[in-house]
Amino acid sequence: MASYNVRWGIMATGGIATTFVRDLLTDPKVRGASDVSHTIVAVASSSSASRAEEFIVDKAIPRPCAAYGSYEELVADSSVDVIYVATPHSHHFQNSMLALEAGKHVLCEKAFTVNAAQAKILCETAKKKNLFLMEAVWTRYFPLSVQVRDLIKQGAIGEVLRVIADNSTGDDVEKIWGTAHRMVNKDLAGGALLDLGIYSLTWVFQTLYHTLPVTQRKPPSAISAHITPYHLTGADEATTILLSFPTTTPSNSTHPGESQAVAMTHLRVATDPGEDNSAGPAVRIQGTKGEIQVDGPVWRPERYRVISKKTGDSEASGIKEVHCSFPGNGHGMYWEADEVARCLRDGKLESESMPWEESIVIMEVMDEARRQGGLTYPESIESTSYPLKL
Ligand SMILES: NC(=O)C1=CN([C@@H]2O[C@H](COP(=O)(O)OP(=O)(O)OC[C@H]3O[C@@H](n4cnc5c(N)ncnc54)[C@H](OP(=O)(O)O)[C@@H]3O)[C@@H](O)[C@H]2O)C=CC1
Ligand SMILES: O=C1OC[C@@H](O)[C@H](O)[C@H]1O
Repeated sequence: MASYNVRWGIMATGGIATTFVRDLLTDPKVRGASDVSHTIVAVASSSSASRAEEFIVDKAIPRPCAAYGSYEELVADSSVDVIYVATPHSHHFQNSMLALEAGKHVLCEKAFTVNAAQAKILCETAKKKNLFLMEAVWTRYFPLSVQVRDLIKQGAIGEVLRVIADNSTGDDVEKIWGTAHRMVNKDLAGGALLDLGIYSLTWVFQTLYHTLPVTQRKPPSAISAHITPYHLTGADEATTILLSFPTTTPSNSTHPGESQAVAMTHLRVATDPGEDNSAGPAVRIQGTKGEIQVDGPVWRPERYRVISKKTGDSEASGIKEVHCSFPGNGHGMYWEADEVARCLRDGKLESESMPWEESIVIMEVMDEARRQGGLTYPESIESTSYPLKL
């Protein structure tokens, strides 16, 4: 049977666009996907058409592939099915709206938008226009993430009562990021939370929230956050969020009916200051019957352990370690691209693994963390007006 082919338009030519395109160009068969395939039909750069052309040549994208010097031209191309939005956070709302209004499906990089209000408008627009829309939280589509979620759903570690997730890089911040880079630049909605903390929240949500049936998922009942601003720009260099989730504990249970989580991110200290997880796991998912530990980095983990609780004096606790590979030497972004293809093939507007509602709840958590920590961005990039020239 012929595979379902998706025709991609790439919006922006920066770092992640490069990584995504490499994965799109990897033969799907190496990862055992014979039902879908990908073609890159157009690339746009907001700088110039020659920059887009240079990107096509440099990444060896097969011809024909159009090179555009504006995002407007890209979304007007009738040969494009879906736009991959690979611009800074500040621009996600305007760029995704541009694509949706032009009738294109959208895969938009994380963090979805600057705030939840913008995310809601994107989802409403996609629904109204009958278009697919997804936040590109690629980690959710790794076989490792799917396995961990399945283990939790099967009850392998009992009821999950606490999750601790850290995504911290330990950078020499002034030297590496300065003031202009998108990591710390408030004009580009920079900062640790939106760029890196989103992964800590991803692990909290995909283990404590997403593993429940849709009708039983409840947003956190309490959020407490602390933010440390970067002295040169005011963007956050460190954010820690404590969350409480109501659980669906059966009435005969002795448990409190609440699960707790800690989501952390820091630019100056590292999850793993040494090598090979010398500091221990980046994610601990703690249940009544044991624990799952995921080694970092949390955005691209390769290894996890399932540790069953020691029940008696004579019994040893069981530890099972699992390694997950990236076929074809890929980065791992192809799994989310395959998901987009399958959703388009099946006429779905959203992905079950990263539903709109969950993206919005996570944005609401980040809004609340920023409110408590006093972190605001310039009015224009927090705005829900469209179109707006940024
Ligand atoms: N999933 C993942 O693993 C990763 C995701 N990301 C996410 O991808 C997005 C982009 O990050 P990354 O690729 O590292 O960023 P880069 O700075 O490398 O690239 C961003 C690109 O966006 C375009 N752009 C449009 N307007 C602006 C503007 N005002 N300022 C700067 N760039 C602009 C530019 O492309 P052009 O000139 O061609 O239009 C630029 O090259 C972010 O949302 C980030 O969080 C980033 C890294 C990893
Ligand atoms: O999404 C990301 O994952 C990898 C990090 O290096 C990067 O800063 C971030 O944007």
